[in-house]
Amino acid sequence: MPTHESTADGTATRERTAGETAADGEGGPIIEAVGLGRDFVRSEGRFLRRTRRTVSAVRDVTFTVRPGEIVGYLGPNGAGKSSTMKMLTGILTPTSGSVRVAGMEPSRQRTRLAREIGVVFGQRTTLWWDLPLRDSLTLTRHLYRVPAAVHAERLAELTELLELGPFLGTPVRQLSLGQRMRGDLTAALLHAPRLLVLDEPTIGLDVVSKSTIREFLLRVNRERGTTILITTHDLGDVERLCDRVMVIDHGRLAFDGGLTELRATVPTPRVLVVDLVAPAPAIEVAGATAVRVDGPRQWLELADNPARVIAAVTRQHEVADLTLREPDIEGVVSALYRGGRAP
Ligand SMILES: Nc1ncnc2c1ncn2[C@@H]1O[C@H](COP(=O)(O)OP(=O)(O)OP(=O)(O)O)[C@@H](O)[C@H]1O
Repeated sequence: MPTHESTADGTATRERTAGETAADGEGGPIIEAVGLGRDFVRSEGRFLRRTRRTVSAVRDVTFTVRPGEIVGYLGPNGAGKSSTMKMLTGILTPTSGSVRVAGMEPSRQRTRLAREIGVVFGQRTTLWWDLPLRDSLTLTRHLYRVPAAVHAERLAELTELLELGPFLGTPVRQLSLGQRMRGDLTAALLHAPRLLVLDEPTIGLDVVSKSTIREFLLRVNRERGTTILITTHDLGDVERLCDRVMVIDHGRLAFDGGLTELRATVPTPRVLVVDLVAPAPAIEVAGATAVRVDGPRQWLELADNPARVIAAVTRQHEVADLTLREPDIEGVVSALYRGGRAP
């Protein structure tokens, strides 16, 4: 028996058919990957010496994403992020394991799945290059068969949130990168998908545009309950947005957990920044190593309790100011990439 259900904003209904499971947003995971793998066969060499080599872009990756989560999918270049995203959205078929998204098998139910997910690739646009942004957004209404009144209401809301008004009439080719990205996000959300898959959505943007997009995504997640899976090399995105990160390296999942856990996985020392009243040689105290000296300012990597180190420093030196810096996520992630697989 097909069942009816509402979309996130309760404005449309649809039928669930055979092939979709119940584990698609009603308490179950919205993404479920089990032993997922993808190999590519590459031809190498020339003419008669041509050989075929199999490259495993993704190997035995298992994870679930629950509705309402914002998950960062990180990894160095060539780690397998895009290949995974392509399998989740049905562009690529897995060569091993399985994946279900919103209860569907992406490569076999791609058209149907498209109604449940929104996809944005930072380096490409889904908008029509020569058309004014408004016309592109109207065309997506027809693609997803969104009723005109519902579409108009959503477009008005997104136009306000993303401040699209001044350039709705501008051809997409004339938009700045930040404006185009706001247009792409609108196009991806007009059909009120339950899952938003973002591949580098802030690439090349200035700090203000990045911040606008991050705050917007947080709002979409909070207010509509939209699940977000995001790949990014910008760790500012991760710190601002993600409850959880997955790190992929050489095709394998190297880490899956919260940011605090990620910091603990790769021990990166905290740093005490000491401003002395006057320049001095590197400070020598037990439990800390001076790693940088710049005039009166020194950076001490802590191996011991900061309170003990601070007490020792203030006993030996005249201190103008002290700041304790937690390891930034950038340092942690690059240590994780350098060190290969996490425990
Ligand atoms: N169509 C393809 N044919 C052959 N090899 C491929 C193909 N697509 C990806 N690969 C290989 O699979 C591996 C993973 O690539 P993928 O694009 O998934 O990495 P990525 O993590 O997205 O990298 P980046 O951060 O640079 O975008 C790489 O070694 C890549 O060369």
